[in-house]
Amino acid sequence: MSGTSLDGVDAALVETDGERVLGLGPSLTVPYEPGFRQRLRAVLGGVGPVAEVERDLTLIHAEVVRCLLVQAGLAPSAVGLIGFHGHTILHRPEERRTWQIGDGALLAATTGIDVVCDFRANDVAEGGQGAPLVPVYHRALAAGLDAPLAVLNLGGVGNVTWIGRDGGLLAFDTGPGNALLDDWALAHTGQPVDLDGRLADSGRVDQAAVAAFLAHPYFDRVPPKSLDRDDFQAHAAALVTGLSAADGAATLAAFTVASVAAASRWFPEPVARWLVCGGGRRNPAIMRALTESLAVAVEPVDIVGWDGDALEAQAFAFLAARVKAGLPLTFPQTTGAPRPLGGGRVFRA
Ligand SMILES: Nc1ncnc2c1ncn2[C@@H]1O[C@H](COP(=O)(O)OP(=O)(O)OP(=O)(O)O)[C@@H](O)[C@H]1O
Ligand SMILES: CC(=O)N[C@H]1[C@@H]2OC[C@@H](O2)[C@@H](O)[C@@H]1O[C@H](C)C(=O)O
Repeated sequence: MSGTSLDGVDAALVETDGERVLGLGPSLTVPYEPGFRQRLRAVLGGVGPVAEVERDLTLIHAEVVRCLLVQAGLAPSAVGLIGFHGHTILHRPEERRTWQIGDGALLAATTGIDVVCDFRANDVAEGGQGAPLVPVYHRALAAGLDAPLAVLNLGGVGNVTWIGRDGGLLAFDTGPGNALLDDWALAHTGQPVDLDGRLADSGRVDQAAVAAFLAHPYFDRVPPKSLDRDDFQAHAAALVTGLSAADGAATLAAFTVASVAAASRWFPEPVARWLVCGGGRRNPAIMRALTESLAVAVEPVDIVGWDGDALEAQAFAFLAARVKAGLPLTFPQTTGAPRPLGGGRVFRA
């Protein structure tokens, strides 16, 4: 999995039939070199040397697979499938377009393992949002936990899965996750992340900007709904331009938190607990503000034994197994699909 924050590749080993999680193996995150991150950022929107970047991205994934197998002490022949999300460079479901770069044939040939890719295309072609896809995996992991429950992912973009008592789902993107804050940190400190939320913690939230941020029509749209990495960039930039580095970071973190709080109004039933995965759970400025704002327990998923860094990578292994088993990936309540839909393309090694 290469997520919208452009931080690197996450890989994980999972034993699954696509319905149950039978075992979890090791996982690994390999950060992109700054130079490759720049090249990847430059093709967002589907412009520039996409084919070259796609090839290199695929070869980087192949190397990460190799390292994961070494770590696990497994030969390629011991692995049934690779679920290869690729990297989203464009996502406009209202135009029935979504584009994840990643060459499934090349990854299969390089690793010697069958590959499933293109998880979002069929859903979008059928009028769904094409995202989020992870909710079915959240539900599989949450079997046995008290519900209703919300699982929040704070990656580049934020997304939530509401899981009801009977396993019913509602899922959608909440708003920005860390991407705006990362871009702000890079521009103002030269570092790609506001590490441990230190910059945000040292600033003051511009409450008027937060109120103006929430006036964006996305928050009134009935879910399911999804976002591209930079859908809020112009709206947010107009509200924080001119603020100091610290106040801008504090205010952008507050945008993330306010978006999550705004999401809960769509839940069919209130939840008593939020479990948070993704890199944003490491930002204390965000986690503290979420607890204050949601007024219920907000905890990292690690507290229930899940791996909050590997979860998305695990999800694409689970989804690949679903493709192989002919099970649906998306549902009316997760992407707005017209009916439960399959998807994915398989490349044999
Ligand atoms: N110690 C930390 N302090 C602050 N922020 C952190 C820390 N560690 C990670 N992050 C944030 O988490 C981000 C990475 O999160 P993650 O790996 O979940 O994103 P992703 O998988 O790329 O995104 P998506 O879920 O949108 O696909 C970083 O870009 C950074 O903003
Ligand atoms: C189009 C796309 O790549 N969307 C990502 C992005 O990053 C977070 C959020 O927006 C989520 O909807 C999705 O990723 C996760 C893995 C998902 O599909 O569940």
